[in-house]
Amino acid sequence: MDVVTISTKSKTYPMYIGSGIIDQLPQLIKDTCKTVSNILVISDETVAQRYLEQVMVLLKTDFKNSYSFVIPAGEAAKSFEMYYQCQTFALSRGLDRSSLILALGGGVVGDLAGFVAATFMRGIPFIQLPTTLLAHDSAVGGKVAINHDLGKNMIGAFHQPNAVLYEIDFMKTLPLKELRSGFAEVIKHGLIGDREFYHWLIREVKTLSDLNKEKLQYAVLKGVSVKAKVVSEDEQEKGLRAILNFGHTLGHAIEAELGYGEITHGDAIAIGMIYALRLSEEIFNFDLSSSSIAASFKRFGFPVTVPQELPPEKLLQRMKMDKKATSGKVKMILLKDIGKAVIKDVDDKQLLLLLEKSYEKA
Ligand SMILES: NC(=O)c1ccc[n+]([C@@H]2O[C@H](COP(=O)([O-])OP(=O)(O)OC[C@H]3O[C@@H](n4cnc5c(N)ncnc54)[C@H](O)[C@@H]3O)[C@@H](O)[C@H]2O)c1
Ligand SMILES: O=C(O)C(=O)C[C@@H](O)[C@H](O)[C@H](O)COP(=O)(O)O
Ligand SMILES: [Zn+2]
Repeated sequence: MDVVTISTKSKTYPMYIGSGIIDQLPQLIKDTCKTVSNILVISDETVAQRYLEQVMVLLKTDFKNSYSFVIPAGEAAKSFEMYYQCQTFALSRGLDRSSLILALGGGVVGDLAGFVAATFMRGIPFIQLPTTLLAHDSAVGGKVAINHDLGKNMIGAFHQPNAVLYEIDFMKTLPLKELRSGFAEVIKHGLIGDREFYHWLIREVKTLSDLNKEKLQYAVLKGVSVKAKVVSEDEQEKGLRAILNFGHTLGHAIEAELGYGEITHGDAIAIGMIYALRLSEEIFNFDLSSSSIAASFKRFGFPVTVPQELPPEKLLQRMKMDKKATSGKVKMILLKDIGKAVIKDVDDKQLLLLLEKSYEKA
């Protein structure tokens, strides 16, 4: 088992990563939460079908007042409607300020349940139980949110979990498409903050099926380590933390413009990362091998060009509403080298020109 300590201004908490560790959940709750009056497990229907009973059985002995609420699977559930339903369930079951929420699922469950926890009676503790590869990213760092039609994660908070318990065995049932989505964030962590790890990925993971249990655990550990370092320096994205948004300015615009759930988060940011790499080459007059990186993305099955049906002007409009933008001025995360990300204001004209070229086959 690997243990990563996440230290932020507001909270320091442990993340346990390993195979066959879910049984440690009751002890982890006792170790990281004070008095727990009752527990609400929030999960989605696909994850619940596979793992909810196992979790509820684990809670039965020590936490008699444990309830579960199951949301539909998929991005569309990060909505006002589901948020309201979770809050209503919590209130109707008598949750109080000593209650605990467990988020059992991927990034959708984690973001939604975390936002419910952040706002229920002005904030109660929660623990992340990630079940997707992508959630190595979403379960750490305390960004919790729901979507708005006008933009991804627009309504949210910073609310750190009390702990993260990452049961690697849960990923056995993850569909390939979802593994790929999570792998995009793994690659992102290498590209922005750990050159050696990025090269390890390229060397050791030729196809997604190379991600056996050991490599998966190593990739999660290295990815999380990059994120933990950034978040410990800048919990609330006053500056540095924005580098974790590499690929997201365009990626989020694509997700929102296509309609939430039409493309996975990872596929969308893969397109966004290739775009940001090309922009970096243009702006810094540097060769970052964006073409060979795009070719390797394609081998994993990632899309690398913008979907034809999305007009560039609409995407630019969405990018101007990105949370990093100030007065409509777009801030992009660019690379000066592999492993070295920077934050830069970029003119609309340059963004649009490159967008127009991003529909071509890469
Ligand atoms: N808060 C953050 O810092 C942060 C970071 C990255 C991404 N995100 C957010 O995370 C979300 C994406 O997360 P995701 O990719 O985990 O999506 P997800 O939670 O929708 O999970 C993807 C799909 O896989 C299914 N699934 C989950 N675990 C499974 C398992 N073990 N076996 C079989 N099926 C399983 C789910 O039911 C769902 O259909 C996006 O909303 C994104 O914005 C947040
Ligand atoms: O933790 C962060 O900070 C990130 O930017 C991680 C991203 O991978 C993640 O998708 C996050 O939800 C994006 O945040 P947002 O502030 O751009 O909505
Ligand atoms: Zn992301």
